[in-house]
Amino acid sequence: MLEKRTPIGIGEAVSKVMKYKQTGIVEHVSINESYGRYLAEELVATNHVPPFDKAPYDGFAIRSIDTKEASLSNPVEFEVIDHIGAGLVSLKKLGPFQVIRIMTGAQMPEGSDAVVMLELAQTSERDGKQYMSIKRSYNSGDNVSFCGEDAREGDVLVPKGTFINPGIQAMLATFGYAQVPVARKPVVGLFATGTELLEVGDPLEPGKIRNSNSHMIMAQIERAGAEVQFLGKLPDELETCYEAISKCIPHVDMLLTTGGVSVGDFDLLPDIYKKLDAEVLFNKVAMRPGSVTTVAQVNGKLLFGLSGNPSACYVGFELFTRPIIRTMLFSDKPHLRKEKAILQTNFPKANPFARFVRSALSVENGRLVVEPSGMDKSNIVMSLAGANAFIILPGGTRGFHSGEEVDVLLLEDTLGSVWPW
Ligand SMILES: Nc1nc2c(c(=O)[nH]1)N[C@H]1C(S)=C(S)[C@@H](COP(=O)(O)OP(=O)(O)OC[C@H]3O[C@@H](n4cnc5c(N)ncnc54)[C@H](O)[C@@H]3O)O[C@H]1N2
Ligand code: MOO
Ligand SMILES: [Mg+2]
Repeated sequence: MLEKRTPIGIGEAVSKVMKYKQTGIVEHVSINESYGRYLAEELVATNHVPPFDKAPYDGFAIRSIDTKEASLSNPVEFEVIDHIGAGLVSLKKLGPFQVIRIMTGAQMPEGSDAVVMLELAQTSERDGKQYMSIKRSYNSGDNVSFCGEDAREGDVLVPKGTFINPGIQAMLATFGYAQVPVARKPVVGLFATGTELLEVGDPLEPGKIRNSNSHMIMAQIERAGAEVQFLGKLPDELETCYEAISKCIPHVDMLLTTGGVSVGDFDLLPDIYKKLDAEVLFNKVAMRPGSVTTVAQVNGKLLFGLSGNPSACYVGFELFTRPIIRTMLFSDKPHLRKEKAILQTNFPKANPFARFVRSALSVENGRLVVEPSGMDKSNIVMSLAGANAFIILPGGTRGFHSGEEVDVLLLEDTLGSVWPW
């Protein structure tokens, strides 16, 4: 008799998976390799930035007190006693009516407290000495970049779990992180199952299709921040699949399979989970696509049985696997980021199950708008290319109309959301 599967809600399914989440492992990589990784520790300022008061302009470092009487009708003259560029420190201390010619980025000399831009100073030379004069007064601190104005030593600047973007690269360098503590990339093993599968380079044959899911999920795994270990494609044969899968489990942080999870005669994953003595957390979720998504665990290690249908496989990964990966990357918001957007199409049919519609999200006149990126069926490949979001149409709703606000999940975001959404 065919086994009867009872669908569980998405919230319950996510919670069951997240019970087996693991925190990440710290590893250190060279800053040259850290772009695109996730910080495993908070980023702390190891010094003030700037580390000294400095000139933000090419000009003259002055004592503002000497400029009080300067005006258009009363230019005040100063002696130029030194000349420094960025990287050099003047050994001289300013006395009354003395200035130092200073370039952008150089440390403010002792006794100076303001900078006059080159354009506002008249320069001259007499008896081998340099002079400059100005026709306005300055306040203490005028045109100075102050020590610590950008960051103070000890400030916690970026939380752990943050995606390292170009700006964070600049911070890491500023604070001397030659080696960066990043989250070790979880290793995700991947098998594609299906006797119908051809290699990408193979010509089509009757009844066969090219294995597109592997390449899709490999990219999803990398986008989520993990490392793929592609273990190959397997024919729908119990012993072959069991042998291959059981052998690989110890060597990966989690194992993904695509295909073979429904109730068909050649859907072998249910038997393989039994043979592995794995606990099936669920094998039916009240959602479309991806209702057959199955997750099992063996000795605490998660086995994601994603559907073979491409759109179902894609959605199952993003909802259930991604948060496990992001948790291992130290994120405290590991789930897809949820936002609101204005629907640009009609969904007249009622939704008995929650639907995750592969969609194109864009900004129009300052508002987020969203529309499906193609056909909304589980077996569809083409709608995935234009998808940067899912529209969520909750189960039990009667239909949605253009102009209504809907929830969307962002696929290309690095911030994420907490659970529940
Ligand atoms: N009697 C029932 N039949 C089906 C049910 C059901 O509840 N009762 N569920 C349907 C739903 S919903 C889905 S989704 C699919 C899920 O099937 P499986 O996850 O078991 O996947 P397969 O049967 O192996 O393949 C389904 C489909 O996808 C193609 N496929 C598989 N692997 C790949 C790949 N690597 N790249 C591209 N395409 C792939 C495969 O050729 C099939 O066409 O079951 C329904 N049936
Ligand atoms: O799992 Mo199926 O994708 O619900 O169509
Ligand atoms: Mg099947």
